Amino acid sequence: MIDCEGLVKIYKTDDLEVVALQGLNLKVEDGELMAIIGNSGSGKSTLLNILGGLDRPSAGQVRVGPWDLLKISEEELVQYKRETVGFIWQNNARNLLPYLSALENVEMPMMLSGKVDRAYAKQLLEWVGLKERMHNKLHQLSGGEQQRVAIAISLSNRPKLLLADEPTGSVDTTTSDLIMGIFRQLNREIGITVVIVTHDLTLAGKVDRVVAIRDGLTSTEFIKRNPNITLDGGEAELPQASGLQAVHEAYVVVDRVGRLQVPKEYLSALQIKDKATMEFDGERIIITPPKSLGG
Ligand SMILES: Nc1ncnc2c1ncn2[C@@H]1O[C@H](COP(=O)(O)OP(=O)(O)OP(=O)(O)O)[C@@H](O)[C@H]1O
Repeated sequence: MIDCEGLVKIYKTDDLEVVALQGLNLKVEDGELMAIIGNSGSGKSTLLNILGGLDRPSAGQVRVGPWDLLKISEEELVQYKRETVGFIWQNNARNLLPYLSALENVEMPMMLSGKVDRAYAKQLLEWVGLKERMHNKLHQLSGGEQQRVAIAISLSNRPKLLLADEPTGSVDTTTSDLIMGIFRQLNREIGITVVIVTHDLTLAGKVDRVVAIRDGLTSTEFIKRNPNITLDGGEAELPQASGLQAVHEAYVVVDRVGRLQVPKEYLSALQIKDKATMEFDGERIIITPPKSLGG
């Protein structure tokens, strides 16, 4: 579904250049439910905005299904956004219309694209658990319920890819579990590919694969050891301290030409700056600080 290779994004502001993505590689399979984590400023939103067609890449390859997002024309980009992606932000609910009902809010974007499908709008609200509340005005719903209306809206164009940027950032744990449950159900039942950007390791721990971004590059991949274990709401929570390692195996990402990113804390612990020695003992590759040349 998604194939990024050597993806670069440079923001130019006046005489300053910020390299937000510096040759990022990422593959996401059709029908996958996965998360992207990373510190603030690591490039997560930049990546999601490019995948959502809201921002243009500077260089590299980025494909979503049949679309080449580097070469895509403006007209095709409009079509791509309309047909392929659904977007959910942390504060999506802010864009909803308070004086309309939940159902009318879901029908609104359908109306704008010229095709209102009331049965589907109702089905969407049922999927997000708001069957009984669909005729309530938006201001009569709680923040978490409004966020669920926003999820229903993001699916109104029947997207193949759902991009969620901190979707549970402003809701409580119960609602967060509920939203994660909705993503999983949608993923299983309609096969939609879901990519979630989050700071929340508990949330990330509930998907099969997590990709960590560091300084605009994919650095570590976490793959669930036993994909049959699902951590739905209500089941044991992941211990925050052990983070993803509790259920996931961590792998360092090696790119096509053999480069990998060594965590800064490892380098500083060994006082490795611009050079290191590397040995292969037949089983392991060992990186050590350079031996003093002074003799
Ligand atoms: N429109 C912009 N103009 C200039 N620089 C930008 C712009 N958007 C993002 N950046 C810079 O690009 C880098 C990556 O930002 P991005 O928002 O993608 O990070 P993030 O991982 O999503 O962070 P957060 O978790 O805080 O949202 C940062 O250094 C940021 O300052």
